[in-house]
Formats: sequence, structure tokens, C-alpha cells
Amino acid sequence: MKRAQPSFLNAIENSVDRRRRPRPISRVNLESLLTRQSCMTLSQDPPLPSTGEMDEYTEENEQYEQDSGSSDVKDEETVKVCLRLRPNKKSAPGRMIFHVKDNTLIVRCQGENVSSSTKHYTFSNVFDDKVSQAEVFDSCIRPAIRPTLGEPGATFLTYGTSGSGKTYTLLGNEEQPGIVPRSIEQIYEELCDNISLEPSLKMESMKPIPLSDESVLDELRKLRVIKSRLQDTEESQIMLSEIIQSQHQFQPLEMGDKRVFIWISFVEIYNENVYDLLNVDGDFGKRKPMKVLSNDGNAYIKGLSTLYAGTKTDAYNLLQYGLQSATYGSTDVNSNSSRSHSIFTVTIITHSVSTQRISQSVYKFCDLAGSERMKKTGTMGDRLKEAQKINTSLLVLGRCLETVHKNQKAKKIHDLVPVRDSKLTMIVQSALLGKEPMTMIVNVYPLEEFYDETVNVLNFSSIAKQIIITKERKMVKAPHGTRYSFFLSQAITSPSVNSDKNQLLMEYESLKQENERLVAETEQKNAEIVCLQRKLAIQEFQLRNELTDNFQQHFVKMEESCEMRIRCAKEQAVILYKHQLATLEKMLKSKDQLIMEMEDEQEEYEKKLKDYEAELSKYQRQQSRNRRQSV
Ligand SMILES: Nc1ncnc2c1ncn2[C@@H]1O[C@H](COP(=O)(O)OP(=O)(O)OP(=O)(O)O)[C@@H](O)[C@H]1O
Repeated sequence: MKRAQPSFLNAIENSVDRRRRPRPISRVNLESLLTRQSCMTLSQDPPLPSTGEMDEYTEENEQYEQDSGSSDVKDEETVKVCLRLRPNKKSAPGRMIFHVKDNTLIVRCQGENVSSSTKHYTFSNVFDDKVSQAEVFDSCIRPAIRPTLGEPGATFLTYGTSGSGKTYTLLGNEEQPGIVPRSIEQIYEELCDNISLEPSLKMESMKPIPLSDESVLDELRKLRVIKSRLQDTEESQIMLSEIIQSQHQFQPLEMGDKRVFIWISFVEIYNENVYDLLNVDGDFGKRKPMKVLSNDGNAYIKGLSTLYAGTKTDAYNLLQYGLQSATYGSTDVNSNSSRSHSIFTVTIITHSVSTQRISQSVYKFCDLAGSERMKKTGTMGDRLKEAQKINTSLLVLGRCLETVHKNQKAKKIHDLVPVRDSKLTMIVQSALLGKEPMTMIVNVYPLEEFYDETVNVLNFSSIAKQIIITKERKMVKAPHGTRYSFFLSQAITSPSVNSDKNQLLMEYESLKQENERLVAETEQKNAEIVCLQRKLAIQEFQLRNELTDNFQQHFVKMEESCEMRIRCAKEQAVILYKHQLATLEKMLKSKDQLIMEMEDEQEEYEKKLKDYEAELSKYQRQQSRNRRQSV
């Protein structure tokens, strides 16, 4: 029979069907698995009570077969998978009982009408609900942050259902800071005096670039903008620092002449779109999806804002600004933290002044979206799309881990790890391809109502836990130049594994059916879309015709109205001219009259003048006659 690949999305409760219930088997703990270069999840059934009722769990009931193993893989880096239980305030135990013993989580469950079963999940570390944030950091994160050793960096992921404590583990709160603020403290306290305050060296598209004076000023300007957009956070940052430093002893490292440059970026992946959370120059709160590119197995995001954090305060400010942008963005695209993945990246560039050697270590902190199944998140519209995208990226992450595990079992590069199938796996590909260590903290909220999800999460993490990534020196070069890890482990085949596989086969079938249903639904929706598109095209054509008619009618009316207005204006002008002409004619007539009257008067005066002249000459003649007579 063809064996199914393990699936983590659709677990079926194994107590439902006796045939699928795991068979009793001796348990192997994590240490032994690691030393035998393999690891597995074991299922175990306790002897069934004849009544079908479940016994109370007691440690004495358990029979462990400790495997001594050899220590021939001590120098190997592994994918670390740690489990953390969230405190459960609800006292009723329900049908699930969780018990932690060393590095194993023992889950005992009972159904109403079925017999009980017990499963054992081994991890690198198992933290019960009483573990402190400091303990989680010290055992899972602190040893992996070693920038001075020229290591490539590390990827840290928190995985689990919504509300299981992923963000709490990663960020924590003001009294209980999480692994990100603790890592910031560690980095800045250990590298302290060697950190350059001037952002003069940057990585761009995976290459070191010395920055010009203008670029340095621009980087400092961006930090000032970010600071101005944050509320006064200095006091709370100081308190956070004090809390962390009271719980850990960080010593400055001997760095010689090395100068250190620390750059930070922060992205969110929502609906398979990558958004920049530190974009200072764009509109605050408005986001554009970005492209993820790959260069020799290392991913980089085109145009991503990577800002300089020369001090601890800058790093805290950038973290806070990114979280603030995510909150603004969430109202913009209707996302929230549970439905998106976020990745906070700290890049440490080390420049040795004497040797001129430059190395970089990249630390990625990933808060993954809640791993709920679609049935629970609802299957309508945006929510369906969202759930599909979240599940796609987590499914691809699971597939990548499965492929790595398969290659590991086959002791050769059998299949390519499908890191390019989702944005999340593209971004964390260097960890998935074995170039750097990966630590996954699996968060579980041990509540009755999350039973199915919790089983899925545990199945998923069991796949991750079966992987051992060898150190760089054991890498082999693939023909096309991409580097892959050569995995040396060999899985232990046991009846319980077969039993698990049968169960997983059923889960796979059920997932397949769900997939088929969704494909059919998608096809139907596509047909509806085509039909709607046709209707839309017809409506558009009718609308265009109506619009053309309307425009024509409008133009005709406008022409008529213009003509009318011109006619009126003409008539008014004619009337005006007529009136003016008549007035002028009248004035002309009266002038003619006046001239005639004046001519008459002139004639009269001329006549009178002639008369006077005649009289004058008569008078003059009389006078001369008189003068002669007197003489
Ligand atoms: N170990 C813990 N100790 C105390 N409180 C915890 C612990 N883990 C989680 N919580 C609390 O549980 C609540 C939910 O946790 P958190 O927001 O971290 O869940 P989450 O998995 O990130 O959820 P989501 O996927 O919705 O973002 C928070 O109020 C947090 O303080």
C-alpha cells in the first residue's frame, strides 16, 4: 500500500476508531533520537481497562525504554523544536490531560463513548505552564545568538493556534518581556562599544555597500522621523532593560578592532502579500505589497526599508514603530495579528578594520499566523481567502520540513525543498535549506475546545522535530549551484510509526476530500464570474449607447439654444440702432431748421446793413452840402 505523507492540517482523533488507535510501543526520548540521528513522535496506548473507562494518569503506568545511543552527532546543529504550554485557568480537565515529563509531552484523551489513548511527543525542550520568559530565552534563544563567531544567524519561529501565546513568547509584555526584547538586550550588551553610531556600512541585495555622507544623513533622518511618530517610550524602555538585565548576565564580548553595524527590518505577510512595516517615507498606514527575491538560497525583499539601530533605544523604537504600523495596516487591509505572519529581522554586519573582512549574521523572529483550520475560521469571502492563504503558507512550511526529512531519510538530495511555494518559506529559506539553525517554539493552549487544533499543531511539530540539519561543512552542492544540506539521520521504523502513518493516511484522505470540495467550489465560482463578466460587458455596451444618445441630444439642444440667443441678441441690437438713428435724424432736422432760421436772420441783417449804409451815405452827402454852404 502506498504510504501517505504525514499531514498536520487535518488530524483525526485516534480514539474514535480502534483500528487507527496507536499500538503499544516503547518510548524513545529526544536525546536518544538525536544521538541515533533521528527523532520521532511515538504513540502509546496504556493497557485498556475492560470497562472502557479511562484510568487516571500516573507516572508509574508508563513504561519507558531509555535508549542510550551514541554521541557521534554531538557537533551537529539541529532544528530545535520546543514546546510551551500556556497556563490554563479553566480547572476542568475535560477529555484531554496534558502531562510533561522531561522533554516529552504526554497527552491522554478520552471520548464519551470510546476508550482512552495516550500520545507522547518528544521535543528539544518542553516547558510547562510555569516556565518563565527568562528560562525560555536562556534555553532556546540565547545560545543561538552568536554574531561574533561569524555565524550566518538564526531563525526563530513561534507556532500554534490563535491565543496559544505566540506573541506573548515573542514580545511578552512590560513586566514579562519576550524573546525579542531579550535578544535586543543581549546583542547590545554583548557588542556594546563596538557598535558604530554612524550608519556607514549597509547590506543591499546581499552586498556590503559603504554609505555616502548624504545616505548617512538620510538614514539618521529616518530614525528621527520614526522617533517623532512614537509617543514618549523612553521610560518604559528603561524599565524593560532593567527587568531583563536583572534576569540575565550579559557580558561585553572581546571584539578586537571589529566595528559592528546593526540594521533592522520588519515585515508582515498577509494574504501572501509582504508589507513593509518600517516604511517612513510612504503614507503612514498605507502599504504596498513587496517582491521577495532569492539570491543563492538567500532571500531578500526588493525595496524593503532596513533602518539603522546604532543604539538599543533605536532598536526598541523600530520594533515599536513596526508594531504600530501593523496595527494601522490592519485596519487598512482588514487583517490582524492572528491572521498574518510577522518577521522582525536584525542584521549584524561585522567589519574587521585590520583584515577588511566583512561578515553578516541575520536573526529572524517570526510570529506565525494562528494555525486554525478553515472549518473553524469560517468559509465565506475574505475569511475563506485569508484562511486558505494562512493554511497555504503553513502547509508549504510543513511540506518543506517534510521534504527535508525525506531527503534526510534517503541520505541524499531526493526532492527540492519547495521553499518558493510561499512567501513565508521564501523568506526563511536559509534556515529551511540548512544554512542556519532554526528554533521553533510550539505554543499550545491545553483547552478542551482546541483539541483538534492542538493535535494538528503537535503533529506538525513532530514533523519538524524529525529533522537534523548538519553543519555547513556537510553541505553538498546541487548541480544548478544551490546549496542543500546533506541530512544524515535515519528514521526508526516501528509499529507505532506505521500506526501513526495509517492515521495520517486517513487524515490525508480527509484533507484531499476537503481540497476536492474547495476545487469544485472554486470552479463553480469561476463559472459564475465568467457569467457575471458577460452580463457586465452587455450592460457596459448598453450604457455606452445610452450615453452617446444622451450626448447627441444634449448637443442638439445646446445648438438650438445658442441660435435662439444669437437671434435675440441681433433683434435687440437692431432695435437699439433704430432708436439711435431716429434720434440722430431728429437732431439733424432740428439743426437744419436752425441753420435756415439763421440764414433768414442773416438776410434780414444784411438788408438792414444796406439800409444803414444808404442812410449813412445820404447823411454824409447832406453834411458835405451843409459844410459847403457854411463856407
Ligand atoms: N505563558 C503565558 N503566561 C501568561 N499569559 C500568557 C501566556 N501565554 C499567553 N498568555 C496570554 O494569553 C493571551 C493570548 O496570547 P497571545 O496574544 O500571545 O496569543 P497568540 O498565539 O499570539 O494569538 P494570535 O495568534 O491571536 O495573535 C495574552 O493575553 C497573553 O498575555
